[in-house]
Amino acid sequence: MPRTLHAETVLGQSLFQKISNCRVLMVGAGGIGCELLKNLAMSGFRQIELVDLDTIDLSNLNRQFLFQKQHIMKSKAEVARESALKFNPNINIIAHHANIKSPRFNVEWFKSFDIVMNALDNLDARRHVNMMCLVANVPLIESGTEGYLGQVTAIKKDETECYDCQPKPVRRTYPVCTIRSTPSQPIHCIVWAKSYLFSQLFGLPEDDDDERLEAEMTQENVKEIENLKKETQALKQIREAMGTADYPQKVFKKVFTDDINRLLSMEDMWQNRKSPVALKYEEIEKLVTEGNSQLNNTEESNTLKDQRVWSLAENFVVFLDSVRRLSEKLMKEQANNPNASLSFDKDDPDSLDFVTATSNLRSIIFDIEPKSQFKVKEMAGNIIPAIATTNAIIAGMIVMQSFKILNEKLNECKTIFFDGSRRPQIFLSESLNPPNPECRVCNNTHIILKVNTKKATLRDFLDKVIHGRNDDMDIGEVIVEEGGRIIYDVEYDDNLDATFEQLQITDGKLVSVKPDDDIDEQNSSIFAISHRDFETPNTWFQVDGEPFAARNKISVTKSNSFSKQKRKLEESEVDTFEGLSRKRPAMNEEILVEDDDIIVTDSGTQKLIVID
Ligand SMILES: Nc1ncnc2c1ncn2[C@@H]1O[C@H](COP(=O)(O)OP(=O)(O)OP(=O)(O)O)[C@@H](O)[C@H]1O
Ligand SMILES: [Zn+2]
Repeated sequence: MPRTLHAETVLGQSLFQKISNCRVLMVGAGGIGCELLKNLAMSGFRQIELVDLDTIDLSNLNRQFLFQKQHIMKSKAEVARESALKFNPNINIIAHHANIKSPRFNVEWFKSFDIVMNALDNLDARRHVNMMCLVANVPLIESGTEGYLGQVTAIKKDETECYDCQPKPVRRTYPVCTIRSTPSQPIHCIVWAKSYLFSQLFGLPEDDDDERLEAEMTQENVKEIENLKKETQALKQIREAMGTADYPQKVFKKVFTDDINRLLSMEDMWQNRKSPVALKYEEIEKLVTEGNSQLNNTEESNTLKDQRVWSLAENFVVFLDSVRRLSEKLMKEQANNPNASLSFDKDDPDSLDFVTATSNLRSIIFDIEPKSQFKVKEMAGNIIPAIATTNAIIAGMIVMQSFKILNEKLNECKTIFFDGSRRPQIFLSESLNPPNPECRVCNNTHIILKVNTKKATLRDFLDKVIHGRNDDMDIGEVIVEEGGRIIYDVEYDDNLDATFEQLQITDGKLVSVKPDDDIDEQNSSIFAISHRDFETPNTWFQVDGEPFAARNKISVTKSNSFSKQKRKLEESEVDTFEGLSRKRPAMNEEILVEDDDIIVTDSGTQKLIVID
């Protein structure tokens, strides 16, 4: 009995045939990807390409079931392929151990697929695939999970919202004065330890804290900001003692005694708040010599050390020791490279010891509950435990959506929100929305530019492709950009005689051209570069599309068969993860800290400053 008989019977001959002929691209072979590849192999897909840049880690094995212990350090894409072929050896899977952003995955390669499925974990790669699918005009199924929460949606050029149609969430922010002077929650102390003290002691020396502080200045906090600047300067001087025996002690006394006493002298600050209590080095040292630290107790397993909250004496010992270890590490690196610096890594034991002990000592000063190292790791590393079942359910949903697309019933696709913790209603769905007329990504004109990148210059491109068109539309001055760099604008014409190749605009790259007067950035043309050695002499370009077509549109509002009415959500239901808008109940604040960088903002000025 053929393996696919069951799927064939359930899906019917017609759909099963479409599935067999469908060329599918899967991006990401992690938590969702492993489940998805198994589903594809079992439901009759026969032509699958998959891309993943990573290798298998021990921590993947609890949920990425295509991988086993003997596969650690091997390519995820290749091992996923081998394991999936065991489910169904009669299919064709091509695995690429590579970054999907690599130029070899150009628009023409994307065009060769009938459907693209994302199983990614980051905004940048998702945005890239979204853009490539828009340019190639291939339907994309987007997905994401976070703990018990999951989401799937379908994207099709000109018919639905694209990945970038809805604004992406900004990361959680904290006012600088809360972090530096008046913390009231464990996370404030963790952010201070990880993003401020760690980088001041071990980060780049030129890392300019003053600039950030100035950006946060308001009439009310002028004095405090000036004080904080002085505080940072004094710390910089202490840093010069790095490597000496009493360096850890000097740092301790500076940040846990002197700076706290300085804060205490600002009496106004503590009128309506509990005032901090400075730590006294000698007193705690005495506690340690009296044996108040369990940390050297060899009978206690590492796991227990991780999970219980350390005493004051224990945090003290770990603080001093981790400053010493990190200093040694930095100085060793600086011996080879004077510009070397360290950055916080939750998986580095020295960094994690430092952040745990530092944040706990600060918590004790401000009468905030200290946390175990396990919890600090979770909060500092923004870790939300992945749940295998959520990934499996979402991977199933992706395949269900693909059936609708293959049956040419895109209008039956939905955005599906899954919340495994909200029983009994674990699924919510919403009709797909039409493209957002304000979206800067999908409202652009997408064009494939076949070009002899070795011969054609930027001047040729501007003369022939941008200005030399026969549509009576003078586009005027333009700005040309590639990968975030400006290649040309009216005041920067140095590159005019350089070839595409010299400008590193090669096969697979995306070039954006926008009219100089286009303040809203809604009329850009995105050119996907495809190198060609044309046979006809002096032919260097072939343009597949009409540049600036969006300019000619009378109305940007598109009509289609999708519902334009979004169900209005309760405020507490709306939240976001990795850029997908979603509904869910309000979550614990600690979990909401997003991304490794913490942004500090002054709510009064709305300026955002990354202080990581
Ligand atoms: N630009 C990219 N190109 C190719 N693959 C990518 C790219 N960005 C991310 N990925 C892959 O997407 C997958 C996402 O899977 P998942 O979210 O389960 O992450 P993970 O790294 O396996 O797990 P965790 O982050 O929890 O350790 C990963 O395997 C990752 O390598
Ligand atoms: Zn869009």
